[in-house]
Amino acid sequence: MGDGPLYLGFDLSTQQLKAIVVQSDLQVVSDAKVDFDLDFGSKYGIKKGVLVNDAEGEVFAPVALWLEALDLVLQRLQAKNTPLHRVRGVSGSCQQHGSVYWSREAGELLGGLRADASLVDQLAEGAFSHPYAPNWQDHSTQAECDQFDAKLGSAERLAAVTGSAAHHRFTGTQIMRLRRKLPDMYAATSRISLVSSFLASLFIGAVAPMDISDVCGMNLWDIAGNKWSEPLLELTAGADGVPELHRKLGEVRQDGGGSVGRISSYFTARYGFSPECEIAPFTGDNPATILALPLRPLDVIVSLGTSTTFLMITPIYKPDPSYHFFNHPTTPGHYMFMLCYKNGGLAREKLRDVLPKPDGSDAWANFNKHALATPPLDIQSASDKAKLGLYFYLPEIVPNISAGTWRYTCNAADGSGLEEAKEAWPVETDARAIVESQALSMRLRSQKLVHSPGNGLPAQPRRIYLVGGGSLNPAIARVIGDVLGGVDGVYKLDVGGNACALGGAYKAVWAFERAEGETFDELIGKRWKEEGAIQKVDDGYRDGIFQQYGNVLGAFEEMEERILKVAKNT
Ligand SMILES: Nc1ncnc2c1ncn2[C@@H]1O[C@H](COP(=O)(O)OP(=O)(O)O)[C@@H](O)[C@H]1O
Ligand SMILES: O=C(CO)[C@@H](O)[C@H](O)COP(=O)(O)O
Repeated sequence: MGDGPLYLGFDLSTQQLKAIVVQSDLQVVSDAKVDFDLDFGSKYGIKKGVLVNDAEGEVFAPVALWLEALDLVLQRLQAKNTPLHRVRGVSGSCQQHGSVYWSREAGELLGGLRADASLVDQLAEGAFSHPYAPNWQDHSTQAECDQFDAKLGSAERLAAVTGSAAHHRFTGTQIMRLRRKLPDMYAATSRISLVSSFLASLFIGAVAPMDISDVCGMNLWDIAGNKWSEPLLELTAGADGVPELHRKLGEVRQDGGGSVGRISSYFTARYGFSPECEIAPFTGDNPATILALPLRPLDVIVSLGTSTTFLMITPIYKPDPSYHFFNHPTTPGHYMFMLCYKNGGLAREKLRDVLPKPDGSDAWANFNKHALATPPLDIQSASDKAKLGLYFYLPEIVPNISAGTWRYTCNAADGSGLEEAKEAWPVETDARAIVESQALSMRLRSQKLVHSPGNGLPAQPRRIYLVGGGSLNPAIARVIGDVLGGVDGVYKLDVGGNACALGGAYKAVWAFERAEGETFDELIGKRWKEEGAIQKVDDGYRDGIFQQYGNVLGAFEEMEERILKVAKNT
């Protein structure tokens, strides 16, 4: 190993805290992770990283758990002899929308951290006005969402201003509800951080500003106006509460690069970081994912983590209530388009676990066997109807449908004759149908953003990159390629499960090594080598099969609309 500067990227997601260290040439030199359930499950009583209060639809994570996880992941990096003294810059990515509530003592406690005691021992008791951070899976805020959608006139208008219609998990609705439910806690809060600015705060020993991309996950930031939306702050905090809420949120950092501060002496003394090491703004896990490789327009990332997300970049701001627009995390004037599904990895796992357990060590073997053995839409012969399903074990985001499972059939040629299936089909068929259903939803909602890649081909993505835990699964890759196409193929990142941490590390490289005016894409584009970074896992577009799915896209939309009428989240 040489002696050049290193860059450390974090990913504080739902179920894990991951860390990855890269060199200036982007080569990975070390990584480590903490798995919340495995490492701290019994201590905090969490499952899949979170606690739930079903009666109110609340989902939340203990902030103390994250403090412990940060010390542990750094110990694990040390145990691997990672030369932390060479780390010049740190950045990272964190689950979006979650909020952390700092007490009035927070500034002093953060600034005075001693190296002879842990973060949890020094901060958990006194630094927070609320011990929990609402999680993105929370669905307790329908009443607040209705008011957000109404405030500017319509959901369309709210999406035009903030990039998204009102969503349960978006931080504005969460703050509004907590202010009503826990007024004393709200009054005792000096600052509110997103999970990304919370983690950056620990590193600089002071409350860090929010990031220009992650702030778009709040329903409070006026994207075109580049400022907090006064009417939405007023809705959240009441007419008299706007200045107070403004103070709690702080100013938003405009530059995705550069430094928000030097590393706190806690980390230099305890882990051997250099006192010269600087912290770049941390961002959301989805914005960081688009930084894990040089992404071009028409390229798509499908992130198969706990949530499933579909990401594209575009210079054109075209918001709509059914999806999200965020500021690009590094490039002003560019945007990230996102679809987010709650019923991603955990829903697929539920279905997998209904199937008989496979003999070998691959828990997904049976699921994959059936997903691949079932033909598209389970059309075995010309007279067969196409099978479509929705598998929502949790209330879904898009469409806003409550938990439930629905199975429909329609004519394969044109989607006509849509009706509820007369009887449930075998669970083996569900293995393919759930992945098809997730991919059909992405195809339906992204069709306006793609165009023909040329040669008379139908509109579709150019490349599809798979990241997140599920990117390891070849059957899922195949079905995604069948439904979404991808004329240049489907690829997985070699560090598939670590993509957002890697995006965080690349962000730190750019933040501290950029020349005057050099964009992220210019810098990373020069250093990134495709070989060793990605692997082609499927051909993507298949003439005929792609059209088969196109034939039923209208029926899929109609199925969602019918179900929405009877099972809308309330
Ligand atoms: N071989 C596999 N096939 C399908 N899904 C997988 C596979 N391995 C892991 N997963 C899924 O990946 C999910 C975790 O993804 P990851 O990106 O690590 O999570 P996080 O959302 O915490 O960032 C798990 O819920 C699991 O269902
Ligand atoms: O809510 C969203 C995006 O809007 C989620 O994508 C979260 O950002 C959590 O992601 P993972 O834990 O699945 O990585």
